[in-house]
Amino acid sequence: MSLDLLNADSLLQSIPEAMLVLDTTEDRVVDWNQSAARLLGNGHDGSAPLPFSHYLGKDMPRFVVFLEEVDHRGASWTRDVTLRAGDGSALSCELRAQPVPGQDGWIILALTDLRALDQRAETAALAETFRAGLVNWKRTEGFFAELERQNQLILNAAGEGIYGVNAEGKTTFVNRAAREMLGWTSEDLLGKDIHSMIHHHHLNGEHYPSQQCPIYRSFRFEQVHRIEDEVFWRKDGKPIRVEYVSTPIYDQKVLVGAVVIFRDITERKESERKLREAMEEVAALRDRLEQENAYLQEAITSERAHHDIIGSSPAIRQIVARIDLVAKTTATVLISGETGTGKSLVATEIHKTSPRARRPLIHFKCSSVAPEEVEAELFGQMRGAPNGAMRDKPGKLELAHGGTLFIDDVEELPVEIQGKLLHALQSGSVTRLGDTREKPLDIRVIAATSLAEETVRRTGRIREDLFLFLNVFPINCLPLRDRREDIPLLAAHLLKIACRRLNRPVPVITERVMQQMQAYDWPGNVRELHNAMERAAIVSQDRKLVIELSGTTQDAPVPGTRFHTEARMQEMIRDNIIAALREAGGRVSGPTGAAALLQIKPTTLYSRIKSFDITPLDWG
Ligand SMILES: Nc1ncnc2c1ncn2[C@@H]1O[C@H](COP(=O)(O)OP(=O)(O)OP(=O)(O)O)[C@@H](O)[C@H]1O
Repeated sequence: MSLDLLNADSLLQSIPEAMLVLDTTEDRVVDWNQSAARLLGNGHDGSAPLPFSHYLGKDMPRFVVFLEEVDHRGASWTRDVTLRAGDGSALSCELRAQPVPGQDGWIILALTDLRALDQRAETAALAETFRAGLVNWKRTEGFFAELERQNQLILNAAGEGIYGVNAEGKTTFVNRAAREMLGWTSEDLLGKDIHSMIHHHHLNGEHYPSQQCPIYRSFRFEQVHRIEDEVFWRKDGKPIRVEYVSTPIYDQKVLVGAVVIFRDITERKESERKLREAMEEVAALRDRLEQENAYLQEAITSERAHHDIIGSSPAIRQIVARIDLVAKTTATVLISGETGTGKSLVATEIHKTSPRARRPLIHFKCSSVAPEEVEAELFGQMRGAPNGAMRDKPGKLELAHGGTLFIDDVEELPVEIQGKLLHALQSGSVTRLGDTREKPLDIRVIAATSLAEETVRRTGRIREDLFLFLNVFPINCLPLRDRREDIPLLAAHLLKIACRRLNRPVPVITERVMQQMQAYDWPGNVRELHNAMERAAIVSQDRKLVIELSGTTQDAPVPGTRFHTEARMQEMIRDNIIAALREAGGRVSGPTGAAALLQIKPTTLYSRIKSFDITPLDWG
């Protein structure tokens, strides 16, 4: 028995669960193991057990019920009995019991501390969670490692320099391109204040405080900064010109730093600088060329001025001097002189040597335009205007905008149109017939009249206000008979031009012919001399100049016939009108006009000019 018990006791001690052998009839703990002693005996091993009722306290009745159940069933368990530890504290336990065979009233009782059981369950759950978490975490860690590896590959493959800084301005990564461009290694830069390493000075040597640095501002003020031209400093102390974008970066909506993507633009800036220098050089050369050109133009122009206006008389020299004087200004010029004395030539020379030379010179010969058409010709017209115009057409005033308007034979202008013209010139604007919109005008005006000032005032052919407006700078062209000394030069010059045009040898002007010419009065002035030389170039044989100072050759009928065909007659009428217009310098009306030469009414001549479609190109 004792051996059995001893064996039983050692067995009992080896069980980790709290176990007791109770003699229920004696309320005695026969034996307990160390776990039970620890649980019930206030945690002290080796203390002697108390009567079991002591551990039951108020729950004795429940324990009795439990014992009955054990007795009845042969084994049972309960969690309804609360035990008391040696120090009086309540113990929540599960009790399991079964009778000890052969020992009446003895039971073997196992106690499971439910609190400890709960704690173990919790620990187990935690361990489970932890184990699961660890697996997840490992997976996540792998994911991030892979991501970073891939990012590193991408970052290192990028051609742009890329580096990251944390919120303290310390470098967190630098890609390959950045390392190569800057010459710094990752070890040099990682964890260091990058501004003080690569961005500390401006190119001009000025210190660059970090608080002004746009990269720092990116993560301090959450701004994206794009900078076109700054410098980063290489490890070897050399600057590289860079453009960069600095972007704040966030982790879970928290600003953690900035990423900077930059490009080396040193070469581009150098090329730009070279290009700029080249452009400046080109611009300087162009300016110089323009100046030289202007100078040469001026030289050529003045040469030409002296070249085109032939004559050595004081009158001609004075005209040239006055042209030089007035050309540079915008003053209105009134040129007077008989027909053919060179008024148009003077007007052309003034325009050619004026600052407006590159803009048009519009020649409006009042005596060549039918009075009823003058207004539309001068001011322009809109389609369907009162005169039944078929299309919009700018007037001569508009065409001369920016340039010069030469109003030739101004005395031939109808008086009411003179008023309208004066208004347009004074107001600096023009309105087309049939239109309401005014167009601004910037024109220089040169006018010409074949009337002397005294005749103008006496006859009133030019309104006084218009005359005053035009007569700012008068130039008078003397008739050829009052400067006969110019005849030899002019005759030689005009003959040479005519022969060149007709491709004929230049005939010699004999002393006798020259005397004849100088004695002649030249009522048609230089134009008449010009026409005489043209004819002489045609008729002169044997290289001796033959001159016909009046009259023209008549067209003979076809030999063998006493009449002309209708077509030939029409041709002859047309040629005759052209010849008269040439003789009259294009003037139709007036005492020296072609109508007077042909002894027909100007209105008849106007309508014939129209029907024969004669233009200044025909007689010019
Ligand atoms: N001094 C001159 N030197 C060279 N040619 C001249 C000179 N004067 C006039 N001419 C020439 O004589 C011709 C008539 O000159 P221009 O047409 O200028 O005279 P105008 O006074 O305007 O005549 P009109 O009053 O009839 O219109 C032109 O061919 C012109 O080149």
